[in-house]
Amino acid sequence: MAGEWREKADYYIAFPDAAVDRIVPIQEHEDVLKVTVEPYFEWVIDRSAMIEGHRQIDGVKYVDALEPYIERKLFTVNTGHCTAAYHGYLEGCDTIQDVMKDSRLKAEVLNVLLETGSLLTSKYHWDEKKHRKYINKMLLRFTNSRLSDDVVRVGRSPLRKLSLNDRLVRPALQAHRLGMNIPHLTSAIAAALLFDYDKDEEAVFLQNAIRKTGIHEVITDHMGIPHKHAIHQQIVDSYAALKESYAALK
Ligand SMILES: NC(=O)C1=CN([C@@H]2O[C@H](COP(=O)(O)OP(=O)(O)OC[C@H]3O[C@@H](n4cnc5c(N)ncnc54)[C@H](O)[C@@H]3O)[C@@H](O)[C@H]2O)C=CC1
Ligand SMILES: O=P(O)(O)OC[C@H]1O[C@](O)(CO)[C@@H](O)[C@@H]1O
Repeated sequence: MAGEWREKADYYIAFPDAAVDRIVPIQEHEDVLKVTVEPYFEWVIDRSAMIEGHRQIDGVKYVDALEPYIERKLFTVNTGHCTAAYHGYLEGCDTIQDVMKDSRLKAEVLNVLLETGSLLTSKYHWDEKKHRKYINKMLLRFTNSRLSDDVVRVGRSPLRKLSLNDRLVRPALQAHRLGMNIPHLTSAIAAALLFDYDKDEEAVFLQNAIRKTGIHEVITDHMGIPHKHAIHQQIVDSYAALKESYAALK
């Protein structure tokens, strides 16, 4: 961009980081512009990167520190949602709403969120009761029977979801570093490693990698958790247990 345009762009345009939270399932309507969404939404923007004197957008929360909002959302909404998807997939559920109707699976999701909740409340010194209310609200969103959300959509791209900085491994490593036990998070990671949906390119790649190089290599190379790290073996054990218990269903 040259000259006058560049100056205008510098004056009028900014690219602040933001956290966006609203569940949008795959849908087909006659009117292609129609989108059905849940009533809940959260849009948080890093104020420091906004242009001075900017117009406030209704419904946006402007904050000085975005990281706690990002981690609250990523470790609760995203971690919980994909836990429901991966365990639900193994159990043969089609939708997240079906998963949440199964009391054992719902408890698994809650237990994961209690683990990430302990991490978040201890890391950011948040009020535990208030965070528990947030967890309950997120569980209600997954249960919303007016939306139908496929487990294979929510579980899509397992390699990305299993990467070091994403919703599963990042809270697991942080919680472990703080000395917390995380059996449900490691079980969710193991369930993700068993996601073998053949229409998802990353799931196909992941399953091929496990077949070719073995589970240890995948955890080391794709997830960045070295062999000697304590949670590496926990994931392997959980993977073996889940694989065995679901073998009969395959
Ligand atoms: N669906 C949801 O509930 C939420 C989604 N998001 C984020 O919003 C983004 C979009 O999500 P969805 O609409 O659910 O995904 P989607 O898979 O339904 O739509 C993505 C669209 O992007 C197109 N696309 C992919 N790569 C492209 C490329 N290189 N150039 C141009 N177009 C490309 C695809 O063809 C597809 O039409 C993702 O980053 C997702 O993480 C965030 C919050 C909620
Ligand atoms: O699955 P992706 O591609 O990470 O997209 C963001 C995800 O965040 C959610 O809003 C909550 O988990 C999902 O609806 C959506 O799938």
